[in-house]
Amino acid sequence: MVDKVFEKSIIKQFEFDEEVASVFDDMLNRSVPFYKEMQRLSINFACNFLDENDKVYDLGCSTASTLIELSKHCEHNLELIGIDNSTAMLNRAAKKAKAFGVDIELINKDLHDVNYCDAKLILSNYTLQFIRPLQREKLVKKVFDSLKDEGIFIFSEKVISSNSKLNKQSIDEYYEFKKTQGYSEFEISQKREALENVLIPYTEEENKKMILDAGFSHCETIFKWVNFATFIAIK
Ligand SMILES: C[S@@+](CC[C@H](N)C(=O)[O-])C[C@H]1O[C@@H](n2cnc3c(N)ncnc32)[C@H](O)[C@@H]1O
Ligand SMILES: O=C(O)C(=O)C[C@]1(C(=O)O)C=C[C@@H](O)C=C1
Repeated sequence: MVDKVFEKSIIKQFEFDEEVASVFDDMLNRSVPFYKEMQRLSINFACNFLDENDKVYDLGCSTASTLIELSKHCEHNLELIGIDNSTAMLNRAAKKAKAFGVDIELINKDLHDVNYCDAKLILSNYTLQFIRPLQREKLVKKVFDSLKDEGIFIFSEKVISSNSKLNKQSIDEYYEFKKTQGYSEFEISQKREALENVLIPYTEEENKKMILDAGFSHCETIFKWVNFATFIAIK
């Protein structure tokens, strides 16, 4: 289904509710520049580190697109676990996983309330940005503690520039991208308002500092388009 969620005036802040979940794959593909390229790159990097029966978590898995793609492209059998606190998203994730014949354990919980263990890879694309800053560092530390030695954390985030002039230009560039995806200026402004103080982006440097402060030995950017970045961190 086509994303028309913000064609009407907003009556609440952005939520991953039934209306959003019903159009989410379209929303993501049209709202995150090079989403498919990012997903494929993340999977290619992940597959280089994975072995038979490794455990993989996706934090904020939404409709499980990434775990399904990982399963299709990785030569090894993997233990796949998707976590999300949106029932609407997980309902669709369960249907998609069944349709693709992919065995995924789906956990409907807040990311803070799950005990992750013995993971070789943890994914989290465009999710940390929705976690309150004070909780975010705590969650990343939990990710670090949950990974096996030399485990991998691959995550993607919307990012801001520390230079206000460049940040303004990045935002303008992003909204021009959205227009190329068929969103009207009204939809763009309504979504911006809905996301105010719900999606809280860090700079690229702040993300990397958060990762290194959690104990990771290495973190680098493997993909970036203006104000969206994908990072890989090694325990
Ligand atoms: C932008 S979507 C992630 C997209 C997904 N990773 C992908 O690449 O298709 C953010 C997801 O994180 C989930 N989420 C946000 N905060 C959460 C929390 N505290 N606990 C669990 N899930 C959360 C939302 O329900 C939503 O499905
Ligand atoms: O920042 C925006 O305007 C977006 O639409 C980005 C974003 C995201 O990065 O998660 C916001 C909400 C949806 O999950 C899809 C895309």
